[in-house]
Amino acid sequence: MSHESPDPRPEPVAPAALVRTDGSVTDRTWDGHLVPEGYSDMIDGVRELLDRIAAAVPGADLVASTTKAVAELNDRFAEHAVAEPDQLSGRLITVPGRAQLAVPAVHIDEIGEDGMSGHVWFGRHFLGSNGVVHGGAIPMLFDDLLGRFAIVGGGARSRTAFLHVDYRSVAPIETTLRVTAHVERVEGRKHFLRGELLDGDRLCAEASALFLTLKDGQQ
Ligand SMILES: CCCCCCCCCCCCCC(=O)SCCNC(=O)CCNC(=O)[C@H](O)C(C)(C)COP(=O)(O)OP(=O)(O)OC[C@H]1O[C@@H](n2cnc3c(N)ncnc32)[C@H](O)[C@@H]1OP(=O)(O)O
Repeated sequence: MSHESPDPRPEPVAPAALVRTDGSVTDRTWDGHLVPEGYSDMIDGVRELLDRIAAAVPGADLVASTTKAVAELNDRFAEHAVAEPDQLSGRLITVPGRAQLAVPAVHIDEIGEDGMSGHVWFGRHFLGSNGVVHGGAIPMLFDDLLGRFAIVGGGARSRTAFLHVDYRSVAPIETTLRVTAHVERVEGRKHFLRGELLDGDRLCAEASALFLTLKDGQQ
């Protein structure tokens, strides 16, 4: 019996923020490191692999060949390890999810001084159970999105002091969900932000967070 299921994975889209205002496309991290051609496609491919692995029951042949291929890739990547300030993962502000594989890939649709909106699609990698996004993946989404916005808005490094998430209704996987973030208020170093995750008009989760701009020399 064949189990042909439609592949709901959306086509990759170039994020709006990838294009600078002068129309050129950035290929560097925010602090100037050159990004190799195709890096973002590689990250997309690895994200898809995580979803495929989560969704599959592979045969012994595929398990063996994957184990071998992954071991070879681990060795090759180990040869290219760099210190944290030089790494690319997590530092590509223009790439959905910053090329940080733990973070779901948010595509920014609109961004302004006080808020942003975008969309996100959680694959099988982020499954909790019963077709619903893992409860831990949602704070990860908000921490990254709000934290990034605290930095974009404030222009300086900041850290999460608190992140409160209310789960209002289930967030389905393999569905395009809307996500918003906005600055509620700023009091000195303190940035109060709020975010929402929606399935259509249905509120799935909302977050309120405090980020503190770091003082000079603060880790
Ligand atoms: C272009 C570049 C773009 C880059 C984009 C990158 C995107 C990356 C996105 C990734 C993002 C990921 C981000 C991450 O995941 S960051 C990782 C997770 N967060 C942490 O590890 C933070 C750990 N905590 C700390 O380091 C310190 O406690 C901090 C730095 C937060 C504050 O210690 P600090 O010594 O600095 O401050 P203070 O204690 O004097 O307090 C100062 C004020 O704040 C108020 N306060 C403090 N805590 C709380 C609280 N819990 N609730 C309510 N209020 C609180 C406090 O009452 C006081 O108020 P006031 O008396 O002044 O009124």
